[in-house]
Amino acid sequence: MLSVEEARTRILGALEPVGAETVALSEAWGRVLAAPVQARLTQPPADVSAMDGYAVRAADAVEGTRLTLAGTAPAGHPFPGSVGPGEAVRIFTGAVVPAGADGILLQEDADAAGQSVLVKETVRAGRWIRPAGLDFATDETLLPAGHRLTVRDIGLAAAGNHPWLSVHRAPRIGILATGDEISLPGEPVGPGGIVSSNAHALAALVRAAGGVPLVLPIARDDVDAIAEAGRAARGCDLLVTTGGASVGDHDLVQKALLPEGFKLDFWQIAMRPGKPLIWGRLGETPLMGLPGNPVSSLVCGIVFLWPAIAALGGRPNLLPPLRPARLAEPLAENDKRAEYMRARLSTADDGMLLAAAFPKQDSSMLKTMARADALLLRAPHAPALAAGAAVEVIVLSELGL
Ligand SMILES: Nc1nc2c(c(=O)[nH]1)N[C@H]1C(S)=C(S)[C@@H](COP(=O)(O)OP(=O)(O)OC[C@H]3O[C@@H](n4cnc5c(N)ncnc54)[C@H](O)[C@@H]3O)O[C@H]1N2
Ligand code: MOO
Repeated sequence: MLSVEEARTRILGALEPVGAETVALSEAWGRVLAAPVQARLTQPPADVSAMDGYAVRAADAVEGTRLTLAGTAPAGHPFPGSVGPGEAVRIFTGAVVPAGADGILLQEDADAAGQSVLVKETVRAGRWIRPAGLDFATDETLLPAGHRLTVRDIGLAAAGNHPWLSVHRAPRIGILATGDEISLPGEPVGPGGIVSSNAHALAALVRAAGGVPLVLPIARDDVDAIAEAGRAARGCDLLVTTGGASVGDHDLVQKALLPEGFKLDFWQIAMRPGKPLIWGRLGETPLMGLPGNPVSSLVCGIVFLWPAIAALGGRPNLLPPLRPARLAEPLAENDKRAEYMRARLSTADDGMLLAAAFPKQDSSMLKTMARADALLLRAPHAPALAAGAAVEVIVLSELGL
């Protein structure tokens, strides 16, 4: 069986970023840049005042001196003249510093009466002046391609004078839940039935990763129904199935899709939960077949689908980050499959993360998945560990999950 790392390398190696589109800045939050953002102007465009006060020649603005008011410079209305010896120009925050001035006398440090300004605090040259280009200069790269835009980046792109940005189209991820026993939340649940939680959880994960989920109607355990759904999903950038991935007589995903042109790359990996993972291509469309067990489908969603959506969306080789932690409780030795254990996190006195795995790790138990803060990684054949041992975790909130 393939290792998690090999499986992920093969998945990511098969994916190309989707194309670009132009969006208004107001729609760009959370999108991934398809081209770098370069400053279209210099900011600030000239030396400007950082305070309300008086633009002065520092050499003249010595405590106790009286200066003569020569004019006013509000923001957006530069003073046309220059500040001569013994003169001051009234200035406001953000206004261009007039020629001749090299310092700002704070309003609080001055007594103004008519045309006379008494200096109550000596001004230092350069004080309270923001030099031209302090923040950035024309043509400077403000944001690189492949970067997912944060709230802060939107402000920076706007300041760089960009009303539109070129971003990758959000990858369209088809989600197909299969199974005779599953029904939608709110529908009648048949005998021995179960509500389909997988499609909903995966759709939310797709959104968190920056994709657009296209949830297909549930396909029954029937080759024709699954084949039909497969045909309907051809326009997706990636098709995700859940259920029917294992070895049972009713696990039909591969069987149903083979006549539709499905080409398998690999099936089954050394991972728990998530052993029956399927990866291949349905015609042109990459296909990821996730196990039906709800926790297995979500854990595989985190380990494989999340980076796959990142790669499709223009962020190649982005993996869920691993953080160091210490075990809060001992752990038994692991078998031959890498394990991703649901765990609670707390913080030790020294600031280090402490991870405590839930005692029951059955892959049907969604409540522990919802209450987990992290997935605790165990390598294949990892030895038993005492409390305090070093481990690695995926912190779920870091992924927005
Ligand atoms: N003899 C073996 N049996 C199983 C093996 C194996 O290697 N040999 N693998 C086990 C593992 S590990 C997993 S994981 C499961 C995965 O099986 P499938 O992908 O074929 O999933 P199903 O059999 O269709 O369903 C499993 C389980 O999940 C429930 N389910 C299915 N879809 C949904 C959904 N949309 N929402 C919520 N729950 C869902 C389903 O009712 C079953 O309870 O196979 C093991 N068996
Ligand atoms: O891998 Mo299954 O996903 O152990 O439940």
